[in-house]
Amino acid sequence: MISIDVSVRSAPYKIYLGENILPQLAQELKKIHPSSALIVTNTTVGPLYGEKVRKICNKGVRTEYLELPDGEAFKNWDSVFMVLTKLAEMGADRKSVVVALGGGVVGDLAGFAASIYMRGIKFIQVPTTLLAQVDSSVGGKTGMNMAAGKNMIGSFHQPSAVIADSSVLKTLPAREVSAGIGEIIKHGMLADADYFADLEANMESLVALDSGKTAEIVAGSCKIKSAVVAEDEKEAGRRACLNLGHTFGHAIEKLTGYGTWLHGEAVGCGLILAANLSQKLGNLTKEDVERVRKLLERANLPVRIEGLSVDEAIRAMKGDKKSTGGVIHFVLLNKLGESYVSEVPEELVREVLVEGGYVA
Ligand SMILES: NC(=O)c1ccc[n+]([C@@H]2O[C@H](COP(=O)([O-])OP(=O)(O)OC[C@H]3O[C@@H](n4cnc5c(N)ncnc54)[C@H](O)[C@@H]3O)[C@@H](O)[C@H]2O)c1
Ligand SMILES: O=C(O)C(=O)C[C@@H](O)[C@H](O)[C@H](O)COP(=O)(O)O
Ligand SMILES: [Zn+2]
Repeated sequence: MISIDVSVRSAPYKIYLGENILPQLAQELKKIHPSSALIVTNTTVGPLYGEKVRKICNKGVRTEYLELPDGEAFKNWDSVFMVLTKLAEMGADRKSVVVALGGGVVGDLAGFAASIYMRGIKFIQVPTTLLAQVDSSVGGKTGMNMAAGKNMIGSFHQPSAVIADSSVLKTLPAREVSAGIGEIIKHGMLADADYFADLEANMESLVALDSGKTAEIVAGSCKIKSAVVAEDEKEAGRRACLNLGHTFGHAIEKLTGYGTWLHGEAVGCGLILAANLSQKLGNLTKEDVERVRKLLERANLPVRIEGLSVDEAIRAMKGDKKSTGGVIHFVLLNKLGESYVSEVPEELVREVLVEGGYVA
């Protein structure tokens, strides 16, 4: 097992990575010494790993269990309220802890509920998708969707620990593995050209989840994200770069209906659009854009979306959290491994969308 420090000022914590490390949860609970625990999972992950995690928790603390409906379409207030209701019914108090067992949807929902129950109780992330292990479980962004847009309601609430057991990835469908790779490629593009090149050298091993290389890559992504979050916990500046590809991606998720495109797929498509935009601005070379496209394709991620309306996409992107006064801000690249945030003339955005398959 290895550990990575997330040195946020509010409350530093560790990410634990390794195979068969779920028992580490017992150690983390011992440190917190909670009055009770609630495991929040969903109807897919619960039957696979719920009992195992419950046994680990139950040894040290009275533990209750809740399964939410599965899917991005359920990342909403009803699910958050189910968690809050369960906490109240089990008599959870300020010393109780929430254990989020699942992918990014469960992590975001359970973390958000923990952040508002009695004005905030502790939570531990036990991420079970590749995407959650490299991205969503780290950094303390929690929340839920609205019809108006992705993650429109939420909070910053750091977990007390992240326990990412690679053995649970064995049951993950291939499409979900690819979605996770979308965020991994994002990390290379925004912060680390060497990491990007390492992905180019090892993409097939990653797609197959070959153990040694995958562990190295997961740790690499966690380090990149942790460093950015430690520098800017609440997205006052630098952290916005972790949103590379998301201005486009969140619009795709919203316009196609939550869950139709997986988050990581929409981000992958957003990465190529962001790369094209960066090329139009004279920063990225054509060759670099091709490197991004090839890497996404090797990860079995879609690089085009046909038929969405340019006007609707622009409208959706104006509702992005990085927009101010109706002006959209994009994360762009100076070069591979170096990102910045800027407004962009709308005409250029429209051009990129049309070239990417949108309808004018
Ligand atoms: N908070 C953040 O910083 C952050 C970062 C990235 C993404 N997100 C959010 O995360 C969500 C996407 O997360 P995701 O890709 O993990 O999707 P997800 O949580 O929907 O999980 C994907 C699917 O895999 C299933 N699953 C999970 N673990 C499994 C396992 N081990 N074996 C078999 N099936 C398993 C789930 O039940 C689900 O059907 C989006 O809502 C996105 O907005 C948040
Ligand atoms: O941690 C961050 O910061 C990110 O932007 C990571 C993203 O991968 C993630 O999808 C995040 O939830 C997007 O945040 P949002 O503020 O754009 O909703
Ligand atoms: Zn994301």
